[in-house]
Amino acid sequence: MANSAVKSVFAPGLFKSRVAIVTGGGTGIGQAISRELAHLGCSVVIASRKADRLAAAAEKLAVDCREGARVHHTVCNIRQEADVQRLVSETLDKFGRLDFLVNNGGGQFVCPASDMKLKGWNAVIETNLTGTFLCIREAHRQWMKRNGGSIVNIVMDAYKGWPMFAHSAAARSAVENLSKTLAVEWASDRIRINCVAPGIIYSETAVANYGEQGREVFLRSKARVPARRFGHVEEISAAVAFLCSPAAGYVTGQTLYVDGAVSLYRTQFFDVPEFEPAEGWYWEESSKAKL
Ligand SMILES: CCCCCCCCC/C=C/C(=O)SCCNC(=O)CCNC(=O)[C@H](O)C(C)(C)COP(=O)(O)OP(=O)(O)OC[C@H]1O[C@@H](n2cnc3c(N)ncnc32)[C@H](O)[C@@H]1OP(=O)(O)O
Ligand SMILES: NC(=O)C1=CN([C@@H]2O[C@H](COP(=O)(O)OP(=O)(O)OC[C@H]3O[C@@H](n4cnc5c(N)ncnc54)[C@H](OP(=O)(O)O)[C@@H]3O)[C@@H](O)[C@H]2O)C=CC1
Repeated sequence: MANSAVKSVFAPGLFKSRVAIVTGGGTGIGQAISRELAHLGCSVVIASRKADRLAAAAEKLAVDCREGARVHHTVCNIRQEADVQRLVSETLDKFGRLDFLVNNGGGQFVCPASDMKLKGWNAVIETNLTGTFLCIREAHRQWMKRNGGSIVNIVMDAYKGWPMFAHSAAARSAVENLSKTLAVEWASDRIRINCVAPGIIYSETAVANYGEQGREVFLRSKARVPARRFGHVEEISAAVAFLCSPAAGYVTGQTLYVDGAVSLYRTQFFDVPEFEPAEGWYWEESSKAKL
């Protein structure tokens, strides 16, 4: 068996005998999260729409498993309620428990808001918001209500909005708000729920999602990141591992930005075009801005 390349800063066996679902666990950020959890002893169920990618990732993940961890992969479109119900029941049948739910599956396309078709808007809202809700609800109904657990939602840097990503920014902000609500509503069920907001994280699949412009857009955006580099998928998985760990036992309802400070800097990718500004409101000519 080949050696695992996973290096974690967390203690070996930290998640021994634990079980996680990671949606979108076959690619990019989700794959790194799955690998680090497995490396720390957690059995992992990876779930998304494309069976071939899942199978390849599961094979790779098997190499990363430590401390008795096992991997299972299953096709699930998180937009489909029945798929999500089956994902959770299959996890329980297979591994007998569910400690962590990582809602990582999601995405969007670049589009000015006024050009967006309803179908495209709905696709992104149903994936990022409704799909996340369905996974959370099923995890709660089928296991966490009685047994507690930790939920981590991967969102995005929507702090200042995100021009050209109106659908996704709205959905991710809604997920953050949902997380705050459930942190309180389900505190007595011993469930913690937090979000991780990645900045611009490099992965082959993330770049490929934006087609021919993907590479160029990623490269152009680097100058707008105070850290002057892209994030690595491992920097997101470490944040997720922390939030799942007992060390985060008092952290709930929060969003951890892992973004090289981009959320505090300039709005990514978008410059306001030149235009004739509005007159504005003033009482008399003398107070009108002269500069
Ligand atoms: C400037 C900022 C740079 C920013 C670039 C840099 C970004 C850095 C930060 C990175 C953030 C990331 O999240 S990177 C991770 C990216 N990964 C992903 O997004 C993977 C998952 N994404 C997807 O599966 C898709 O994008 C998603 C739309 C969500 C679901 O697609 P589906 O095919 O399943 O959806 P369907 O139900 O078939 O509906 C598709 C409809 O969506 C609309 N649609 C889909 N693609 C479209 C497109 N390119 N332009 C217009 N409209 C589109 C059309 O109306 C489609 O219908 P028709 O009209 O009938 O065709
Ligand atoms: N990379 C970045 O810079 C950033 C990423 N994010 C978010 O992080 C998450 C991971 O992205 P990243 O790894 O970069 O990109 P990827 O494109 O590699 O990951 C997206 C994953 O989501 C899965 N997915 C998409 N739609 C569904 C669905 N309906 N049901 C189940 N699974 C689905 C995909 O699998 P499949 O196609 O098989 O369904 C894929 O594995 C996404 O939510 C993304 O939007 C947020 C901010 C920045």
